[in-house]
Amino acid sequence: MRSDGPLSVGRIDYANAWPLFHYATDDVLAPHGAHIVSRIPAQLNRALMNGELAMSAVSSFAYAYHADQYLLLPDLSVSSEGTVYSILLFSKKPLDEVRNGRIALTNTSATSVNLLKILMSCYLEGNPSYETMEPDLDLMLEHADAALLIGDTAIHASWLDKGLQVFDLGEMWHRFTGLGMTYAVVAVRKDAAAAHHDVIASVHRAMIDSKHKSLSDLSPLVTQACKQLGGTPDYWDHYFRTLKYDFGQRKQEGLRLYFCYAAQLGLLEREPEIAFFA
Ligand SMILES: C=C(O[C@@H]1C=C(C(=O)O)C=C[C@H]1O)C(=O)O
Repeated sequence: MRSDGPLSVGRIDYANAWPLFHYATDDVLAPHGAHIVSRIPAQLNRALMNGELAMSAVSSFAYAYHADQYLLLPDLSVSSEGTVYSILLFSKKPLDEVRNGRIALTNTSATSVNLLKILMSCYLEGNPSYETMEPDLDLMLEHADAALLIGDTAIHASWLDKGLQVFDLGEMWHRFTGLGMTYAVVAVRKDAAAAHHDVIASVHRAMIDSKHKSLSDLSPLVTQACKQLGGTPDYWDHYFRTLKYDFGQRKQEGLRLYFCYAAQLGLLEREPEIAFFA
């Protein structure tokens, strides 16, 4: 990890994480000694691991994989209690056939690809084959019966009429477990937490403020989403209201169960502790 210069903070470059960062910008963070690096989840997961970033919004699965080296920032997540609208399996066939068919997985995700594997094995009792690919729906469906997309790419694909069946993984997980699902958390490297405690505490406060301010008036985010990503104000208003950004007991319960299934299937070596930055 670099010890000179401002601390690098990873920001998920998808609308689902906007409320956590909309008001935690470079202008706000610079006086505290931090700056923002925007990337897609798989890239942030790697950059936090190799120390290029001191802290980052990352896939909750990536936290679990390296939990011995990370701490979580309290009260921050990207979660849903059911439908999520942006983690979608697009299928040419009914689920009953896909569960033993071929599935293409986006290479941008860590949580959702493993969530799909859990749902396919434990909920649908299937055993499909998987291939990881660039998130290009047409190309994916040339190779497979169904394709998993996440984030803005999934949203854009959901607006097209390609005659596909669309399955929402947040909704499937909720049907299976009765619980919510946490897709992203904000993790800090333990070495950074020890060396830069005050900077990290300031970034945490800025992100909590951003979350509250964003959720108390969604209109600036909705306007920006329409401009940048297309769609209607109603769509985005509903999207941001559906996602949950806290990380209370119920969210932790859902995530623990996800980790438990991931360990059972050998996707994780062991179930990690959920440990917080204080
Ligand atoms: C809600 C979403 O969750 C995202 C899913 C992730 C993953 O699958 O690894 C990582 C970060 C989250 O922001 C989404 O993709 O729309």
